[in-house]
Amino acid sequence: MERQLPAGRPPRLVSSLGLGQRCSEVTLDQERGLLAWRHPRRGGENYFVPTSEIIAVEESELNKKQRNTGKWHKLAKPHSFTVYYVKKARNHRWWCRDVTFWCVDENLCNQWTQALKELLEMQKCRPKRLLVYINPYGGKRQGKRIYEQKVAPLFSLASISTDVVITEHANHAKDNLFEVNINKYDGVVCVGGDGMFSEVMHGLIGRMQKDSGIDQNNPKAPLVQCNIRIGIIPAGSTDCVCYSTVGISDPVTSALHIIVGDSQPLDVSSVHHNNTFLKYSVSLLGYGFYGDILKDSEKKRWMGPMRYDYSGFKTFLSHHYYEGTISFQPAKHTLGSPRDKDSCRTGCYICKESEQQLAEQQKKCGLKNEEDEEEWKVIKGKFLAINAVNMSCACPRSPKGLSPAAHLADGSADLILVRKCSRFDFLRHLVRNTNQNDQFDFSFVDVYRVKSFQFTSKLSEDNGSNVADIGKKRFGQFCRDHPACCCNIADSTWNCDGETLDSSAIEVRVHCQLMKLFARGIEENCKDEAAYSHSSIEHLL
Ligand SMILES: Nc1ncnc2c1ncn2[C@@H]1O[C@H](COP(=O)(O)OP(=O)(O)OP(=O)(O)O)[C@@H](O)[C@H]1O
Ligand SMILES: CCCCCCCCCCCCC/C=C/[C@@H](O)[C@H](CO)NC(=O)CCCCC
Ligand SMILES: [Ca+2]
Repeated sequence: MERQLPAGRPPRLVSSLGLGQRCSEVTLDQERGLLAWRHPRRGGENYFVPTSEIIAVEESELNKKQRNTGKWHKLAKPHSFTVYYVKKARNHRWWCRDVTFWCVDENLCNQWTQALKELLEMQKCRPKRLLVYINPYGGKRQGKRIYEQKVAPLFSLASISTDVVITEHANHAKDNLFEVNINKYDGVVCVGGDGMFSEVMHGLIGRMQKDSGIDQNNPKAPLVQCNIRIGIIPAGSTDCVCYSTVGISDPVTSALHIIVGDSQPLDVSSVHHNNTFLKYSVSLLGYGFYGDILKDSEKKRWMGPMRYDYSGFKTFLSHHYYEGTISFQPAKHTLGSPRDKDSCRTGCYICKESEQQLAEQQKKCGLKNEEDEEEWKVIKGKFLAINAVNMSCACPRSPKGLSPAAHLADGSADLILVRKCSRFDFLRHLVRNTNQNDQFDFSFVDVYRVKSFQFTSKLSEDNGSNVADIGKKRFGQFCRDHPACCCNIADSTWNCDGETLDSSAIEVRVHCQLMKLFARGIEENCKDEAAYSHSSIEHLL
């Protein structure tokens, strides 16, 4: 990208600067925004750092060891500056690294620091002021320590000022977001798991609708996009949203994505029952297997992240299936399909296409909703699991996710129907969620890409409208006449991003790119990055 440089600024700075005890040719391509140097040792390794991935630049002092051993110690007092930058390691992990350059000429040193600082000032997407919510009880209860030890020092290095709230109860962050002066901030950060992220998302989206006079209870209401970005510092039990949008759940990596001002739009599903708003979902809406795991695991919160393994095993053994009707509208607008071999990656063209379509639709209709006459498909059956995912739902337990080809921002969800089958077959499907094999390649598994869906359990159909109460009363009553048949006269529970819903009959609509995260999606693997670096250096040198 060509940059607009201040008048009189040369497009490129090239100097021979001290690095350790030797000299290195250091280049700053100010037009392209690239800092490059060759390490005088380490086999003359070349370093290329885009200025968009520089965290900070500081005038510095050489440490004692450097001062006493350098050949220049006989010379005049050296001047030095330190560049803190993003170092990309394996598995999408980012580190903060630093390099200190020195020279004897004070003016040259100032010229370098000033040029680098000006380039940083030009990064307009970087946040300057953040509102941080920490859940001290999420995951292994390490949220506060993780923030103080790993994240706060990086924010301070990057000159980001913060207001920090340590939550005292569930919904503290959500309620607070309805009251604060949100315009003061360039973003909101949550330290915790998917539940904590969900709270912050509900606070921000809810606040946005309230301020715009939109009634969230109307399932057809066109929702107003939320432009204030959310950053997730993972400190929960599953951390699925962080893992699926960054490629790793690591607090330092996420802090660095926030600092460099990344932006990743995200689809959000709204969930309603009888014209009443229930919740928003970004990762998993799961009925049957994942609903039952959640319901059981909530009683075992004291076990921490292990609760999911315990309840997962128990739920698998119980092997309950549920009867119901699912109707959905296929997502015809998207270019992809759930059986694609390619996954959503940084700069994904399928998500970009959806973004363009959204912009055109907003230009045409403004805030009005387009009449949606598209066909509905109806499927009745007996299901072990109904999973609707807005993103892959990759997490450490399932590194490629429940739907590996799902997109973060294409305006659709993948609806996965696992029909009644034997325990052994279900286990084969579950195991494939954790390895490289295709989890959809079974006769009892169907997957559809949808833009909206509705579900009613057989129980709620049989009992008319007052389903929730009946379902609640009868939960846990299983077929006593046939103990081995696993049929279930009660409803399951919907797992909505790790929280239970009170109603089994729901109506769901995907809102394309309703919100944004401080992330950039999962980057292609390092081999491609190396190729990119080498081609850019060819241009530079
Ligand atoms: N101070 C608090 N005390 C009790 N509960 C809280 C507090 N702050 C937040 N919560 C609630 O705790 C719930 C779970 O938190 P969180 O998502 O951080 O951890 P987790 O459930 O272990 O992880 P995951 O959601 O990734 O499985 C959230 O739904 C949030 O509403
Ligand atoms: C015999 C045991 C079989 C084990 C099956 C392994 C397959 C693992 C797939 C994991 C998919 C996670 C999807 C993400 C859901 C999150 O929105 C939610 C909130 O954090 N987490 C859970 O509901 C927690 C869900 C945890 C499930 C184990
Ligand atoms: Ca999607």
